[in-house]
Amino acid sequence: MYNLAPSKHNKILEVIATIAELESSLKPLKAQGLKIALVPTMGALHNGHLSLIAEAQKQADIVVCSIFVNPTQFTDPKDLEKYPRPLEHDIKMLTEAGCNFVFMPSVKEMYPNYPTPENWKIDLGSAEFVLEGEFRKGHYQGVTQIVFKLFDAVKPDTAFFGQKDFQQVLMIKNMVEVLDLDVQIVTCPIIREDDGLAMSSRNIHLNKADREHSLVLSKALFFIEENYDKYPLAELLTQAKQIINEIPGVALDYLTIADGDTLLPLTKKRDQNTVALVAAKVGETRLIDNVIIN
Ligand SMILES: Nc1ncnc2c1ncn2[C@@H]1O[C@H](COP(=O)(O)OP(=O)(O)OP(=O)(O)O)[C@@H](O)[C@H]1O
Ligand SMILES: CC(C)(CO)[C@@H](O)C(=O)[O-]
Ligand code: BAL
Repeated sequence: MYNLAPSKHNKILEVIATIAELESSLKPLKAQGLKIALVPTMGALHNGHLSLIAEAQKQADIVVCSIFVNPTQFTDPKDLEKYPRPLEHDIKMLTEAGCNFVFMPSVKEMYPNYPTPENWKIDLGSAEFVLEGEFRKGHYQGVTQIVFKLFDAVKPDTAFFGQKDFQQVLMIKNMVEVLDLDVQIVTCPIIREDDGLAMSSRNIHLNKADREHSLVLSKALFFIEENYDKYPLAELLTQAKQIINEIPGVALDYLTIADGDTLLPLTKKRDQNTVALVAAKVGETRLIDNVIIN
């Protein structure tokens, strides 16, 4: 049934809801020596997600996409409640993309005792507590908890994540190292709308005015990128923050030029491992974005 050309073989997506079913479907494929890729998502799929699927298809034989809105990583109950869940649309997109499996478990499947919290606390390093970790306390424990469970269920050779969630990739790589997991983490570039806005499932919440205002995030990041050699660090940040603060309805959480590993603000310019990251509320919707400077 399967051959070694992933995007060419079975076009019919298999929808799986339980870990047991997933394990029994993947077992014979693994026994044939086929390489398994996992693309974890929370659904409401867009071209950013599809770019991860496409890269996974290039690098592996079988692609499993998971769709699970993970409650333990949400720090705002309203955000969880209104998170988009267009399941039919997602299944259509994955079918058209030639994805092999979609794993869509229930909350009970992933957390049998939910809402009683499970024991999960790992050392993700000090970068856990800055930026997103500061504004969404406990977020990365929730992210790593579910990603660990997904790794355990799928046992993929490789797993694909987007650079849009820069800090998330760092945290997942730290988890892989700390727990000595046998999975390769691949980071894929940010896919943007034509006008620069980073694609994101939450963009769906933006009304017309918010959508226009949201452009200021990528605009500020591109300003930093383009003028990195021109101005001192403090001046770059002041000007980029001004670009954002001029726009009504945009409330900045942070804008920083940071070390790509510690995520601490640079005190001096250098020519490697530098990333500019931003988070802001646009209307009622919180968005993040980043640009790797060098
Ligand atoms: N624009 C994008 N380009 C590349 N990868 C992306 C993009 N948007 C999301 N991803 C990646 O897709 C994976 C699943 O993300 P997720 O389902 O949370 O979507 P999302 O668009 O980031 O949604 P949101 O941030 O609103 O929760 C993550 O690894 C994420 O980094
Ligand atoms: C990695 C992830 C699927 C874990 O829930 C989520 O944080 C996301 O979609 O980026
Ligand atoms: N894309 C990151 C998942 C989250 O914001 O919870």
